[in-house]
Amino acid sequence: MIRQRRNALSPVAQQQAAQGLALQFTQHLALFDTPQTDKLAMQHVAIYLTHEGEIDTAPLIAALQAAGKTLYLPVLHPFAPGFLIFQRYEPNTPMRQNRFGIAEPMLNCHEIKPVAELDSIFTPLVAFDLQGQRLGMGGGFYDRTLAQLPANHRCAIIGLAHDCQLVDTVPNEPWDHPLSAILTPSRLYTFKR
Ligand SMILES: Nc1nc2c(c(=O)[nH]1)N(C=O)[C@@H](CNc1ccc(C(=O)N[C@@H](CCC(=O)O)C(=O)O)cc1)CN2
Ligand SMILES: Nc1ncnc2c1ncn2[C@@H]1O[C@H](COP(=O)(O)OP(=O)(O)OP(=O)(O)O)[C@@H](O)[C@H]1O
Repeated sequence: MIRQRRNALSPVAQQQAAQGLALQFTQHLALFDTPQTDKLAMQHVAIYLTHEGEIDTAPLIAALQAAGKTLYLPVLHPFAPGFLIFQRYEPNTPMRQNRFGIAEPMLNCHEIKPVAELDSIFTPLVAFDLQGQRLGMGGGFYDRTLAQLPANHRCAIIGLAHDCQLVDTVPNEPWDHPLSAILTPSRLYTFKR
């Protein structure tokens, strides 16, 4: 239902949402950038390329690049099914399509970033609630990959969504990884962890 709602957004609404998302990020840049006062401080940042009706991350990626962040994209793990690898993403990175039709960097072991060394990970999601729980596409890719973080990790997990993806409660499973924050075109929700 939420995927249909998301797909029903007009191209203009999609474009405005994407610009709004980047603007929200820029407005909260000080929060994202101040290591002493917060847990969202970031230099090494995993982002993702948009699939289906997901909010378009292109303007946010431009804002992250303008802010001097080092970016990584998820690559479907070639040997460990259900896991993601994060690999450096630059304007000239050679890309290929994965089996879902999403562009990903061509695997290059010199460009891989261990998940525990990332400062923040922006995650896609289908639905979110105000407890900071996310529902994904059902592959468990992010949950499995985030489960590799050590218990005392300082990595901020930030969901990205259209405002229309907010629901009362997301069904909660024991393996679900709670989010540090959720950024939408209208606001930043933060959660105490
Ligand atoms: N943009 C984006 N990238 C991402 C994710 C995501 O949700 N969004 N993922 C987050 O985990 C991983 C890929 N996981 C995905 C899981 C399912 C489908 C999908 O379209 N499933 C179809 C069924 C296709 C099939 O089974 O062959 C569907 O549900 O309609 C796409 C990506 C890594 N990269
Ligand atoms: N840490 C984990 N270890 C092993 N299996 C896991 C783990 N996390 C999730 N799974 C498996 O992945 C499956 C899908 O999980 P779930 O429906 O929560 O995915 P999702 O969060 O919607 O997807 P995604 O993270 O890819 O966006 C579940 O059936 C679960 O068994």
